[in-house]
Amino acid sequence: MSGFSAAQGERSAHATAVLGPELHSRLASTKVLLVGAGGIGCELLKNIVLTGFGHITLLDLDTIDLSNLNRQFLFRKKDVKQSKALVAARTASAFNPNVKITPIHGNIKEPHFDIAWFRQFDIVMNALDNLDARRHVNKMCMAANVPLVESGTAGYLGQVQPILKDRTECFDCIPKPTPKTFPVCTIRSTPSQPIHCIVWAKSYLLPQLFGEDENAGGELDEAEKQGENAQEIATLRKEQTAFKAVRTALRSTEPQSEGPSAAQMAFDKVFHSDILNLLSMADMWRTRAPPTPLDFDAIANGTFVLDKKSNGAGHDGRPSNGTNGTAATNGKNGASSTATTGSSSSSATKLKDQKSLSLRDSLELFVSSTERLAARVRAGEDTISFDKDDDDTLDFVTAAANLRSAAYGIPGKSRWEVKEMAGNIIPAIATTNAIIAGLIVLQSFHLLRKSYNALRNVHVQFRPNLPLSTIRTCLPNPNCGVCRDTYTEVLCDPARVSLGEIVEGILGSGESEDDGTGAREVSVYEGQRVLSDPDWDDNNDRTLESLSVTRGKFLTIADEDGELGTVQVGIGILPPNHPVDGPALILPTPLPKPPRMPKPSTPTSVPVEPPTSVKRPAPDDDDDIVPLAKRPRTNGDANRTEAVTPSKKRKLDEDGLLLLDTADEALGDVEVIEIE
Ligand SMILES: Nc1ncnc2c1ncn2[C@@H]1O[C@H](COP(=O)(O)OP(=O)(O)OP(=O)(O)O)[C@@H](O)[C@H]1O
Ligand SMILES: [Zn+2]
Repeated sequence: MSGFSAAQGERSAHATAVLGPELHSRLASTKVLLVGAGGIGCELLKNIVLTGFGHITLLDLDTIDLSNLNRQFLFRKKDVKQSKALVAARTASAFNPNVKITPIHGNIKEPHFDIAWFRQFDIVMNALDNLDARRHVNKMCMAANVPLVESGTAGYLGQVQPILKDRTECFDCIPKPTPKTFPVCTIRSTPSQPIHCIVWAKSYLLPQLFGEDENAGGELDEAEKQGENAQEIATLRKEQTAFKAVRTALRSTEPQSEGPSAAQMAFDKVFHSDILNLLSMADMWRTRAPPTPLDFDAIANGTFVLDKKSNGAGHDGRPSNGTNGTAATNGKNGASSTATTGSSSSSATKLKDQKSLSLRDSLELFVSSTERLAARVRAGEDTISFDKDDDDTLDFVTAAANLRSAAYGIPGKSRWEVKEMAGNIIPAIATTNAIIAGLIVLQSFHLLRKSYNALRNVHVQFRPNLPLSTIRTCLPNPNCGVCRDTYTEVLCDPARVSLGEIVEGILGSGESEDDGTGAREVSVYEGQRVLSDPDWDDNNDRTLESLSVTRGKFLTIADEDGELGTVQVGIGILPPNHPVDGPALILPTPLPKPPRMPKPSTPTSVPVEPPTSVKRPAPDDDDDIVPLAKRPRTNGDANRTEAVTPSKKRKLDEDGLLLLDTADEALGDVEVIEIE
C-alpha cells in the first residue's frame, strides 16, 4: 500500500467496517446530486464527504446570508453574499482529499437540468425548503428513474422519505396541505386576527404602494366569481383607483410644497378614507364590530382615543384576551379615556424587536418606513417586495399591521412577532438538521444496496421518549398523477419539430410490442395548458418552440378514453454530434407503452365535462398566445383531477397569494406557518 492509500484506508476504516467493503468501495464511484446547500444541505454534504461518496454535484440558487451562519457550518462571515454551493463545496472538499465536488450556483428548475442530466446520477438527495422545487425534483427523478431521498425540518420536527419509482410512494403520492389562505374580503375588509392584518400589510398594502403597478382587478374579479359580496367588491375597486394618487406622490421627486406628506397621504387613504368607505356599508357591520377610522394628527399629538372595547387589545403592550372589539367609536369624539397613543414607556427597556408598539409608535414607524421605501423607489429600485431580512419592509409591515389592528380592535404584535408570522418563520434548529442529515445517508445506503425492504420513512418528533419513528414505505398511490404516468424522452430541435410530429411519433403504429400504442384520441398538455385535443388540432403544425415547449419541459399525452395511462414526454436536445442536416427529432426506442388503466370501480360521482363538449375558438394565425387549459386532465378518472393537474389554487398558493377559501375561515396564528 502506498502512503496515500494507507492514509485513505485509515480514514475510511470505520466506514468500511460499518458499510461493508462492497458498498464502501462503490461509494467512491457513486454519483450524487445534492440539491440545496442550506441548513440540511451543509450537514448532509459534510456527512457524505466523510462517508466516502466520491462524486458529488451540489446545487443551490442562493447566496450566503448572515442569518445562515448560526447553523450552516460550512460558511463563515467572510463568505456572506457568496454562492452557497461554491463556498460549501470549497469548505467540504478539504474534509476528504478523495472527493470531487462540482458546485452549481443555479436553480434546479432551469431547463438544462433535463431528464438526461438527472439520469447521470445514481442518487439524488433533496435538502430544499419549498414545495415547488421539491415537486420538481420528484418529477425529474420519476422521469429519469433515479432514487431520491427527500427531507425536511421544521423546528424540532423533521422527516426523511426515500423515494423509488414503482416501489415507494413519490413525494406527490400524498397531497400536501397547501399553505393556509384567507378569503380576500377577510383580508381586505373584515380582519379579525393579527395575522389577517399582517397578511394585508405584506401581501396587499406593500405591493400596492411599492410593488409592480399592476391592476389588481383580477383578484377582485375572481372574488366576485366566488360569490363574495358585490357591493364590498365595488368599494374595493374604488380603493384601487385611489391608490394611484398615493403611488404617484411616493414616487414624486418634486420638492414637497404644501399639504400632507406622501406618507401621510398613504396613511389617510388606507387608515381613514378606506375605513370610512367600509363603514358606509351598514350591512357589513350588523354582525361584526365596525372598525374605527384613524386620525393622523390626533395620533401624532397624543389626543387620539380608541374606544376601550375595541382597543383593549394590546396596543399598550399588554396581552389581551379580546380579539374582536365590539362597536368602536371614533375615539376623537368618544368619551373613553383609555388613550394608548403615547410612546410605551413600560416596554422601553425591552429589546427593540420585542417591544410592543403604542399607536403613536406605529404611526412614527409607518411614516419613517414609508419614507425609507419611497426614497429607495425614487433612487431607482423598481419594485420592493417583502423580505423578512429587509428592515425597511419589515418595519413597514409591522407598522401598517399594527395600525390596522388598532382600527379593528385586534391585538397588536411586536416587530419580532410580525417577522415570524410574515416571514413564515419556524426557528431552524441545527440539531434537527444534523439528525435528519444523518438519516438521509442511512436511507440512501438502503437505496444503493437495493435493500428495499429496509427502506423507512423516518420522523423526528417532539416526544422525548420516542424521538424517532419509522414507518415502512408504501407502494405508490395508484391515483398519483406524477409517478403513475409513463415517462419517456424525445431529443429534438424545438424550432424544427411540430407538436403533431411528436405526438404521432410517440403513439407510433402500435403494430409491434415496441411500436407504441398506435393512433388514439388524445389530449396534449404542457403544464396546465391544453395544446390539442381530439376536437382541436390547430397547434399540431406549430413548432414546439412557437408553443414554448422547449428543453426541460414535458408534453403530457392523455388518452381521451381513459383506457391507457398518461405518457409524459420530456423534451431533450439533440446530441452534440448530431449532423446539422440530420433529423430534427429522435424518438425513444422502444416507444412508450402506457399500462391499461383499471376501470373506475364506482360510477364517477363528480360531474366532469364531457370530453369534447366545448370547442374553443381557434387562435388567430398570427397570435402567439397559446390557449389556456380548457379543463383539467382527468386520465379518465374524474376523481383524479386534483392530483393530476396542479390546480390554479396550488399555483397561486405557491406564489404566496391570497385565495378565496370558505367565507369564514378562522385561523390561529400558528396555522399560517407553512411547514416545509
Ligand atoms: N429551486 C431551487 N434550486 C436550487 N436551490 C434551491 C431551490 N429552492 C431552494 N433552494 C435552496 O435550498 C436551501 C434550503 O435551505 P434552508 O431551508 O436552510 O434555507 P435557507 O434559505 O438557507 O434558510 P432561511 O430560509 O431560514 O433563511 C436554500 O439554500 C435554498 O437556496
Ligand atoms: Zn406518486
